[in-house]
Amino acid sequence: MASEPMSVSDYRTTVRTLLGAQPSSTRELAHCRGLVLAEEVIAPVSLPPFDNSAMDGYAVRAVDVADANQDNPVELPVTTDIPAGRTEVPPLLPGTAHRIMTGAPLPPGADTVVQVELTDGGIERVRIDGSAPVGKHLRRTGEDVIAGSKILEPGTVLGPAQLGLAAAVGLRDLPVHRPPRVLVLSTGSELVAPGEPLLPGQIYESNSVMLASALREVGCEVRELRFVPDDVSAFHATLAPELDSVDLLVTSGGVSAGAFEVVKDALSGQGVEFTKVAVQPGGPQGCGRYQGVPVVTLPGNPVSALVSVELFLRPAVLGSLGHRSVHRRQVRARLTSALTSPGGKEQYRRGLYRPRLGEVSGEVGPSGGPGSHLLASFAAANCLIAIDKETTELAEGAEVDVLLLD
Ligand SMILES: Nc1nc2c(c(=O)[nH]1)N[C@H]1C(S)=C(S)[C@@H](COP(=O)(O)OP(=O)(O)OC[C@H]3O[C@@H](n4cnc5c(N)ncnc54)[C@H](O)[C@@H]3O)O[C@H]1N2
Ligand code: MOO
Repeated sequence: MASEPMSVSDYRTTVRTLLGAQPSSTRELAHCRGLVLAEEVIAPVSLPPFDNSAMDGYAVRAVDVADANQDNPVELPVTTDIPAGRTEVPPLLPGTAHRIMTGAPLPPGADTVVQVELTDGGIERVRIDGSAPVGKHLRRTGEDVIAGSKILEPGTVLGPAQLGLAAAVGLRDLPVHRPPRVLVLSTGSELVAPGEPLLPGQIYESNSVMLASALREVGCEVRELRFVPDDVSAFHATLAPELDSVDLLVTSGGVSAGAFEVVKDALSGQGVEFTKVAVQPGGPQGCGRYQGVPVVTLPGNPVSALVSVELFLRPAVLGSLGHRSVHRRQVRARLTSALTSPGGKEQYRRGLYRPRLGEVSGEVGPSGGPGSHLLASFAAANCLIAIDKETTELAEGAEVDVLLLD
């Protein structure tokens, strides 16, 4: 007798557990964008590393310019220029000024900067038309980061600001979770490469580019092998040389109840369990380890395959890469038209969500029907409408959960 189908949530946990955690390795900053930090980062230097000027102007002592104003300017001799990058800076003597540029080190003895706009811009002597309190236009050592402090937490997704910060404290590389190397293998003797002529009974192969891009979007390094025929020995022969160099094998097709289910036939009893999940689309699933390599076998129907990635693979990959947030943003929305669902299984309808200005929930309508072959209406959708397994009918205006895909 057939066993009870598994719940979406249990199967999601099964796939997540299978993938485990990607090992960490150090990568140059230029190759870290979008990756997740595997360890905390401690700042080797302070930021700023030295007291410096925030303005182009004159470094002075505040007491020397305390009474300066337009009617009563103060004139000081200029001893030297301090451009940004000057490493040896002579001290400032009382009653003198150093011409200083933005980012240049503050000379010892100076305690403030008068911006050039408040002066005549003099080179040998400068006329100062305004006062500046102690600390004006100064950027103090460690104001941003103190050497030895933690600047980035493990689990941080590395974007422009985080990479800039790592470079600013002098780091060349960072410890990150290594992207998984994924082999996407699409099976089916009916499949033909896009661009080639089609014979009756053949269709264009579309799952590999679709699945590979979905997996690349979440940070996988993907290689595709298309057109593996519905033949078990051809399947094994294709796979054998690949297994050493992959962290995850994702197949499409050949997992349901037909007479020629190549993936099921090749991997059953070899560490891969084939399961029914109480969901539509995406019911027939399989996962496990084949010769030590994690395997996730997706159903061949294009919509089923992509919805399966959304529900199971995407969160598992993001989790294995150390992301703290692994789920799509979920919102509540009102249905713009009535919907039915088979009941007994969760249903994920492709939908079009429109936020409503100034309101917490937006509105959503189905994009096409529930069929697992309806790829065009998926391509026109921006969300999945989640319908629980108890619900069979939803009236127009009913509130539903919506997973936003963009
Ligand atoms: N008797 C039953 N038949 C089916 C059941 C069932 O429970 N009992 N489940 C149905 C469901 S639900 C799904 S989903 C599919 C899954 O089938 P398979 O994973 O075995 O996939 P295939 O039969 O190989 O293909 C299904 C469909 O998708 C097309 N396909 C496959 N690969 C690609 C590709 N790379 N690019 C484009 N299109 C592809 C294929 O031509 C078929 O039309 O099984 C149902 N049947
Ligand atoms: O479960 Mo299938 O994925 O409905 O087409």
